[in-house]
Amino acid sequence: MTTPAIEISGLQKRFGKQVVLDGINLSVPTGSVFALLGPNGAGKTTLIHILSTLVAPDTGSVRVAGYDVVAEKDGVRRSISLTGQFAAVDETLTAEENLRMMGRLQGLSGKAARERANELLQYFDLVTAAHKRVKTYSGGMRRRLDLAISMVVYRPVLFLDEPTTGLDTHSRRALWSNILQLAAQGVTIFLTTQYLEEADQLADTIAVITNGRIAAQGTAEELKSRVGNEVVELRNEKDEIVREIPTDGSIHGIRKALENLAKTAPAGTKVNIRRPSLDDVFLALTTTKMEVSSS
Ligand SMILES: Nc1ncnc2c1ncn2[C@@H]1O[C@H](COP(=O)(O)OP(=O)(O)OP(=O)(O)O)[C@@H](O)[C@H]1O
Repeated sequence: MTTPAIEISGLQKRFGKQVVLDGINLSVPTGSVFALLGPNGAGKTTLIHILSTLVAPDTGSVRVAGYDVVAEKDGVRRSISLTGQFAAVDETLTAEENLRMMGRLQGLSGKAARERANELLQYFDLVTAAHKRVKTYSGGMRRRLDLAISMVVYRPVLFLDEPTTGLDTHSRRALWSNILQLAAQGVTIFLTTQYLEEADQLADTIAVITNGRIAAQGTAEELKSRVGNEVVELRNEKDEIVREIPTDGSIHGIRKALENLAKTAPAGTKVNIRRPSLDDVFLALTTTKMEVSSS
């Protein structure tokens, strides 16, 4: 069996009196895409910072690419790339110059850095803008460049902290396709996101973190099945969703939900029956709006 790319056991982290990570256990197989979802302040960035050796854990064992994040920091750093919410590029340079500079900083010869820059410009669809200053780029182009910079030297594990925050749908999808291509090449990808569709589209495994604990973990389908089957959705006269009731998907279950509602719902209430989404999972785990079945 190959060693998991990321292995976390019993991880705890406090800032002062605040417990930010409270007994995290996770294992991410090599070459897979793992998405960490959670509300603001849940501890996602702190976890990425621990995995990338920027912050030390208090207790527990954390290994990345087989290296311990405390005792073998250099091994971890040689194995990872970290792309943050804010692109770490020099705006006054062009994309080609940024990539070449990063290659040189990481020890490539001038010729090798130039060749790698050209490969990445093609790969990330930045050839036509290669010689324009980055400050003239759109958000999507900057994110693609950020991702390209993180791949100048091959690293087996890539951390993406909210990689598509603020991007329009088109740019987001373009970046998803790049991320999936990197995964297909065997790169392990650990990403945090606020977009549930992003996790649904990209991730082999999703974990939901709340209050520093992993509240649920599994494939998108596994998580969806935990909130039941068909959801009965009630809309008011303004077509706003006023209630969502998970059911077991059977005729009996749905009829029972509808019978109960028929007695109490105001006139004009409309009903829609739909499959659960990842949003339902997220809401169920992070609020009390829907109940998660314990199975
Ligand atoms: N260096 C620090 N010192 C003190 N408290 C911190 C520090 N870093 C993070 N925190 C606190 O830890 C908690 C978790 O923060 P973290 O940034 O990890 O959450 P997050 O899930 O990434 O949230 P967001 O989605 O808002 O970025 C927050 O309450 C935050 O204020």
